[in-house]
This record gives sequence, C-alpha cells and structure tokens, in this order.
Amino acid sequence: MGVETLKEKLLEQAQEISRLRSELGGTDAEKHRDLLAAENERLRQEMKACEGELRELQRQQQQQQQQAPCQDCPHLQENARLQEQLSQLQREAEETRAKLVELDLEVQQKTNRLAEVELRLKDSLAERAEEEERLSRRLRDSQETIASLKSQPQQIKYIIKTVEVESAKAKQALCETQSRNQYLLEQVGMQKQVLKEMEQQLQSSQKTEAQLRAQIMMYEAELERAHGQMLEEMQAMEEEKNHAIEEAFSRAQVEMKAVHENLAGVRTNLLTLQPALRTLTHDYNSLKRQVRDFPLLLQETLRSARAEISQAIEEVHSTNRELLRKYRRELQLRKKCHNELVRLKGNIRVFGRVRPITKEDGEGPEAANAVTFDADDDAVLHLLHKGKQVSFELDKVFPPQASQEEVFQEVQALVTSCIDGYNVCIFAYGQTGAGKTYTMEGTAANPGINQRALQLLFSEVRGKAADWDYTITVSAAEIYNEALRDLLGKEPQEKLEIKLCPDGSGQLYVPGLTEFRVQSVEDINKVFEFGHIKRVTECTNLNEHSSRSHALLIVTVRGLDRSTGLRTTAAGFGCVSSGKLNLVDLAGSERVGRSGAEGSRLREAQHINKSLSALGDVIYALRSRQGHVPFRNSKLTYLLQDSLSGDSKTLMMVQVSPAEKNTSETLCSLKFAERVRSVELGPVSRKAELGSWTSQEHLEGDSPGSTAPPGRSHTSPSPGQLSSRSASIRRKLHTSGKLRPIPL
Ligand SMILES: Nc1ncnc2c1ncn2[C@@H]1O[C@H](COP(=O)(O)OP(=O)(O)OP(=O)(O)O)[C@@H](O)[C@H]1O
Repeated sequence: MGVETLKEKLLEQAQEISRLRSELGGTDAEKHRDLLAAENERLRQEMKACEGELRELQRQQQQQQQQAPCQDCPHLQENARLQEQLSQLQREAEETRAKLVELDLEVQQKTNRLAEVELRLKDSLAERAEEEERLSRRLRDSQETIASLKSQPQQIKYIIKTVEVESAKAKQALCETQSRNQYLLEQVGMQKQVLKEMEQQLQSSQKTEAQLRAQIMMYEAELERAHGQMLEEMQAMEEEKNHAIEEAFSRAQVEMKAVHENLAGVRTNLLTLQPALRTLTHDYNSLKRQVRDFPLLLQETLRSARAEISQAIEEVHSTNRELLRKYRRELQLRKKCHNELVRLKGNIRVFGRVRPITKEDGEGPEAANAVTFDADDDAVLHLLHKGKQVSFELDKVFPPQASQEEVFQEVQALVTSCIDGYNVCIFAYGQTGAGKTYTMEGTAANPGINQRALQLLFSEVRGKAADWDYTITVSAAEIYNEALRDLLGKEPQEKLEIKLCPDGSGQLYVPGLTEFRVQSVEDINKVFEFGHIKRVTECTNLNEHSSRSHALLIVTVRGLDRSTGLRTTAAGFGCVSSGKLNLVDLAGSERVGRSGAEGSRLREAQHINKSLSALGDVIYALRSRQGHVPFRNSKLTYLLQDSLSGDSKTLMMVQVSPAEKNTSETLCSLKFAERVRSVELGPVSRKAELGSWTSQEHLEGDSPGSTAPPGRSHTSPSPGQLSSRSASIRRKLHTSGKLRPIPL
C-alpha cells in the first residue's frame, strides 16, 4: 500500500513538475521578446521610410523655392512653420527612438534574468527526475523482492519484516523527499512571483510600447497631414504661378503692342529728326574744331594776358617808383618847407613864461604882481618896474594860468622835428625860483616839457614803426664851474672832455659819455632811477646845486627808413647821423656878482655868467650869420655846437617871476630874451641891439645900481653851501624830469 501511495505521489509530483514547466513558460517570454524585437525592427524600418519621405519632401520644397522664389509670401511662411513642426516631430521621434532603445535594453536584461531562472529550474527538475528515477528503481526492486518473498513465505515474513524495517527507512527518505519537495515548491512559488513581476513589467513595457506606437502613429499622421498640406500649397502656388505667368504674358502682349505703336511713332519722329540731327552733327563738328583749337587759343590768350599783366606790373612798378620818387621829393620838400617855416619863424624862438605868485614870494607889496599882459597880443607882456611900465615882445608869452599842456603844444613841433633828423635845443632860462624846473620837469601829476617830449617821441616812433626803424638813446650830463660830468656814468666825478670826432667829419663827441638805449617809458624810468641813485650819493644840497649848474638831458633819435634804407640825416653829436633833442635846464641867471660874493661863490657866479653870456654870443653870431661863431667860449656852447649850428632849432623858454621884489631880475631876463629874439631883425639893428650885450651886462642887467633883493633863499648861497654844488647839479637833472621817472 505504501508503495502504491508512493507511486501515486510520485506521479502527482511528475504531473506537478510538468505543469510547473508549462506554467513557467520560458519559451513564451522568449517569444514575447522576439515579438518585441521584430516590432522594434519594423518600427525602425518605418522610421527609415519616414525619414526618406521627409528628405524627399525637403528636396521638393527646395526645388519649389528655387522655382518660385518669393519673399515673405504666406506659403513660404507656412512652409517654414511646417518645417518647424516637422523638425519638432523629428526631435520627438528621436526621443521615442531613444526610449525604445532603453526599453530594448530593459527587455534584454529581463530576458537574461529569465534565462537564468529557467536554467536553475531545469537543474532542479533534472535533480527531481533523477530522484524520481532512483525511487522508481527502488520501488521496482522492492516489488520484485516482495514478489519473490511471497513465493517464499518464511523468508517472506522475514523479508516483510525487513521490508517493513526498510519501509521505515523509505518512509524517512520519503519524508526527506517531501521536505525537499516542499522546498522546491517554495522555490517554484518564488519563481512564480518573480515571473509575475516580470510579466507585469512586460505588460507595462507593452503598454509603453503601445503608447509610443500610438505617438509614432500620431506623428506619422501629422507628417502625412503636413505633407498633404504642403502638396496642397505647392499645388496652389503652382496655380498662382501659372496664373501670374498668364497675366504677365497678356500684359507683355499689351505692352508689346504699345511698344510697336511707339516704335512706329518713333520711326516717324526719326524721319522728322534727321534734318535736326544733321544740324546738330554740323554744330558738333564745329564745336569739336573749336575744342581742338581751344588750347592754341588759350595759349594765345594766356600769352597776351601774361603780357598785359607784366605790362600792368611794370606800370605799377614804375608808378611805385614814381610815387617813391615823389614821396622822397615830398619828404625833401616837407623838410625844406619846414625849414623855411622855421626860418621864417626863426630858428631861435623865444618864449616867455610867467609863473604865478607863490607862498615863497611872501606877502605885502614885495609879493605884489608886477607883470601884466596884452589881451590882444599873446606875444607881449608889460613889467611895472620902479613905477614905469616896460613892454616886451617875444614870440609867445605864457601867462601864470597857462597849463603845462598849452606850453607843450607850442613846443611839440620842435620835438617831433628831431625824429626827422633835426637837432633841437630847448633852454629854460631865468633866475632861480622863476619856474625853470617846473616848466621842464613839472610835477608828477602835471609833467613838464621833458616828460611830455619823451612820451611824444615814443608814440611818434611807434606810429612810424611800420616804415621806420628808430633807436632812441639817452645821455645825461651837467656843467658846473665849466666842468662837464656824466650823470649816468660809473664815475660821476670824472670830468669829461669834448673832442673832435677822429673821422675828420668835424663833429664833436664826448668820450666816455654814457648812452642808454631806451625803448619805452619804463626804460626811461630805469635810467632816471639810476641817475637818482647817483644824485643821492653825490649831493648834499640839491637845491643850491641845481640852481648853480646847467643840466642837460640829451635824447638821440636815429632812424632808418625800412623801404628806402635812408637814414635821418642831421649831423649829430658823437659821430652819428641822427636827430638830437637837448633839454637844458640852465643855472639861475640872477646877478650874484653884484652882491659882493667872494671865493668859490664868486667863481661859481663867474662861470655861470660866462656860460650864459657865451650862449648869448653864440646865438647872436648865428643869427647875424657871422663867419665866426664863438662856440668854444663855454663848455655849454661847445657841447651844443652841433645842435645850435646849421639848420638846428632852438627854443629859449625865459622864465620870469611876477613878484614885485623880483622885477630887477625879471627885467634882466626879459631883456636877454628880447635881445636873443631881436637878432633875427637884421644885422644892423641886431648889431645896434647887441652892442650892449656883454657878459657883464648880462650879469648886471640894465640897472647897475640895483642889487639882488634880500631874503631870496636861492640867490645867495653861502661859501659853505657852494662846496656841495658839484653834487647838487644833478638834482636839476633829476628834478627837471630828465632823471625823474615819468609818471605813467
Ligand atoms: N607855471 C607855474 N605854475 C605853478 N607853480 C609854478 C609855476 N612855475 C613855477 N612854479 C612854482 O614856483 C616854485 C619855483 O619853481 P622852480 O623850482 O621850477 O624854479 P627854478 O627856476 O627851477 O629854480 P632853480 O633854479 O632853483 O631850479 C616851485 O614851487 C614851482 O612849483
């Protein structure tokens, strides 16, 4: 029975194993995989076909674009849109393809795993089969044994017992086999579970595949639709093109007709235009001839124009030359006229200037005004002297109220003539305190002749700078006790000599006399400043010194005409051709000799008298055109020889005091002035006039008995004061404007 049961059980197990094998279905999974692979392959083929179609479509589209290139047409835009969609679909298909590859990989992995499980199952099944085989063999053996035992009852019983014993063993083996079977069943259960999961995965893969396929289908449909649309559009475009060609053709036909008509008109026009063309051709030919001849004509014209221009230039040149000649002649004429004018007016002009009554004149009858003027004649003044009115006629008389400007206006012609190369001397003559320094220097607020003359020179020179190149130099000297000294030199105490120019020209010069070149008012100021320093170091009593010495400021103007190269031609002092302006502040003319002065004071007075008398003598000799002019009688006249002789011009500004107490000196000064002026009247009368003109008379005046008025601070310096005269002469230069900075 046990054996039967075992058999049954074995049979059951065998059935179970075959069922399990069928359930495992390893071949199904393989089939499924093969199916998927085939499907995949098919999809790939389809994809390839789709790509081929796409390429074909693109090619067709390109052809269409080449055939009908139209910019911005809606078809093109639609086409671009479709292409965009197509590329989008291609991208999606690409992605799907990638997903399929991933799925393939997954399926492959799962298939591998299934194969492994299958192998393991095959092994366990083989083991089972072997076990079964072994059990079947034993069962058979046992049955055979049982049968043989049955035939041998004694033995059978024993054998049965053995079998029973062995049956227990078999049972144990069976139990083991059953437990093993149980384990295998569990394994099978687990494998089933794995299989189920794999089936589920497979199902999901299938689902995904179905989805992908649906998507591919959709894309294909979309592609189909796009393809259809594109075909439709192409069709429409083709139709449009045909239509446009037809229209163009019909239009061309119409235009052709019109052109034909026009051509007929043009032909008729051409026939009428032919004569005009002939005329034009004729004109053209003549123009051509003209053009051909033009260079020759031009050359000819240029030649004649050049000749005309050169002739004109030559004419201009000759006109210029003529003008220059005339200009030079006019210059000479002007100079001559000027000279004539000066000659008519007199080379020596004598002005009188009456200063106002000042505080220094004191009060009372002594300070009373003794000078009156003629309302109708500005050349006449009357002096009330000792109860008698004496009248004097000069070239011009300036009353006390005359301004510095008015005085300078009468003088400026002389100043400017020095630019033309004339030598000019302006003397301030008069007793001490009569206003010589005021007239020559003036005050800072109201400058006198010196400063105005320099300013005028600079402005005149600037005005002529375009045509003339001028050089202005300045020297300053003083003559004290007949000794000449340089006020701008390094050695002011050194006595200078006046010498004949070694070039044989007969001109004089002073070796060692400093000459400063000045180009502006500022330069003059510097020169004056320099002189001022000298004065300060040399003088102890400037006022006295200035009264007793002659101070000279010598301004030399050298000019070169830029256009002609002409120089200004007056003979100058110091071997140069130039104009010279000598501004001389003379020593006081008061009659100190009468007061019984002694020693150096007397010597000083004698020198002054001598030089002033010599000046008078020289002027007389010049005016009366005497053969000999006694220039050498004093340093002053000798020094100014060049500036007094020839066509030089001299102005004597006679300064007088109007105060009653000064009438004697005023009388002397005015007589001197009148005598100087009267020289021009003629040799006889001059002679008669000049008969009384001696040094002594100059000193004594016409009142031999009169003496210098008492209380005049600047007429009678003490001998002690006289010792400082040499230094104080320089004050005159300084204070007379020749050494004082010009106020700007
Ligand atoms: N025209 C004038 N108007 C006003 N004041 C004058 C005039 N002339 C001279 N004075 C004054 O008279 C005074 C004497 O003049 P200034 O010093 O010029 O005389 P001077 O002849 O130069 O004397 P010196 O021989 O001592 O140099 C000065 O105070 C001066 O200001």
